[in-house]
Amino acid sequence: MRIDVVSIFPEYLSALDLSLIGKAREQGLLQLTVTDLREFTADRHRTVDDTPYGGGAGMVMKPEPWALALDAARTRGPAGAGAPEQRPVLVVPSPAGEVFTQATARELALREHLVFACGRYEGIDERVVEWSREHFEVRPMSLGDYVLNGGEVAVLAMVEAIGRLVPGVIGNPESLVEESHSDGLLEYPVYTKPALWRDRPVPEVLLSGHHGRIARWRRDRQLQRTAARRPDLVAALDPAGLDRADRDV
Ligand SMILES: Nc1nc2cc(Br)ccc2s1
Repeated sequence: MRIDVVSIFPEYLSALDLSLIGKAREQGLLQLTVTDLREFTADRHRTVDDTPYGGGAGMVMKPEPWALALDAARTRGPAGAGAPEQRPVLVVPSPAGEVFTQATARELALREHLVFACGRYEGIDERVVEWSREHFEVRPMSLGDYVLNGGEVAVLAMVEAIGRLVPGVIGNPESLVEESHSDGLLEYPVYTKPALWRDRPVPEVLLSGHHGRIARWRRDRQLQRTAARRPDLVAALDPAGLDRADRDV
């Protein structure tokens, strides 16, 4: 998978040099490039913003630097190399976007080329989104109903959520199976040594070695936790995925 990120604060994305994603880049599992939008300006002040038409507070990001930066990113990727398979996906972090979920991460982890456009100020001139549709699948994307100062933090979260699903990035793919949202439920609580810690014991069943009982206990905890913290996820569950014991929780 190829990932391109465009930002006026490229150093914000240096966290992607570390840990799992950094290692995947070294191994060639992910090709990731971060580009400074200001490289695509033409004036001596390297201007990327201007006042909004129609008035209002703040500044809007100018369209031309973005068009040049996105064209450069597109032609850097597999599609740009003449491979007609897939159009690259342009992810535009925005409070006005679709909500990014684990299902979105799974979907985007299957794509060949992702380009992330980190907006700042009051956002990017809307004509960039319209212009981009010719060569990209454009996906305005939100992490939730709150406003950040820019798209960089959202991109860090999305690249990690997507990158870890790319085959080979996580050492043990088994660990992807029972994590939160992998089956529509929140994950069960986990424990490790010591068995007794500050007068708090580990639940007895986890020490029993009885795998059937342990699996049932974990599933019950998932259902209870999800019902308590995320009733919206319970409402969205497919009843066909619940067995009789699930319904008794
Ligand atoms: N939740 C989010 N807030 C913002 C703000 C800006 Br400015 C750019 C992108 C995003 S995504």
